[in-house]
Amino acid sequence: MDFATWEPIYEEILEDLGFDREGDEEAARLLSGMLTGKNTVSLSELKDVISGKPVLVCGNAPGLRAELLKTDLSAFVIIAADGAAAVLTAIGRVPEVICTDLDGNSEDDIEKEIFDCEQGSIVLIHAHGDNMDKLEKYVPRFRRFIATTQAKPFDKIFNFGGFSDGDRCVFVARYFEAKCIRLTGFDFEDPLVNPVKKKKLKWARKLIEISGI
Ligand SMILES: Nc1ncnc2c1ncn2[C@@H]1O[C@H](COP(=O)(O)OP(=O)(O)OP(=O)(O)O)[C@@H](O)[C@H]1O
Ligand SMILES: Nc1nc2c(c(=O)[nH]1)N=C(CO)CN2
Ligand SMILES: [Mg+2]
Repeated sequence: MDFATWEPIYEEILEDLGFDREGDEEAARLLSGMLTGKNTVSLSELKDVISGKPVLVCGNAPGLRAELLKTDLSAFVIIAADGAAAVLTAIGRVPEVICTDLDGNSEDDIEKEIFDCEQGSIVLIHAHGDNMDKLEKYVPRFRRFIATTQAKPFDKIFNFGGFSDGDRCVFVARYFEAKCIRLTGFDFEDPLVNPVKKKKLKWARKLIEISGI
């Protein structure tokens, strides 16, 4: 999705969730300042991984593990949303791509993402107004990654569309022309989530509908 199409949706999300755009922009500048040229992956490398392939996008709903165990994972390129990467790693599958804002369920989830990056996963690290501490702490430990923002993209800070980790995975799969996209580990009606997460899941559902999969 281009930024002109994304911007009004983004403004509506900020309003609904009470987040501010200046914080997102500051975080994007912080992440941009951490790019060295050596620690970035090119978009063509990411495209080679996704283009023309069947993609399985993994959200981190509680049922993810059970769903994965019933799926022939070898048939897919896997794009994992943040904490979903740890669930995949625990069953022995390193996801090809991870979208993360580095605020999954636990520090251990982030350690698994760093491990997956060492194993060759392409990690898309997302900057927003509420993860600057995580960016400062963990970004230096990722060998190679792609930097993203939900605000206006610039230089090597990209915006492929989407807001939370799960729906951004879907937008990445669409942007890089996956052959088809299947979702697993998404439960938009999960009663166990807190009110903010409930709103994020409402937006995730809406955004995934908009993405046209
Ligand atoms: N029931 C669910 N509980 C949690 N995540 C879900 C659920 N259903 C779908 N997802 C998707 O899985 C993604 C990864 O979830 P996870 O909780 O690991 O990351 P998160 O960083 O805490 O999520 P967020 O930052 O979006 O709150 C979410 O962004 C969401 O889109
Ligand atoms: N400012 C801000 N932006 C976000 C936040 C958040 O908590 N704050 N959480 C997200 C979920 O992945 C995505 N974007
Ligand atoms: Mg997250």
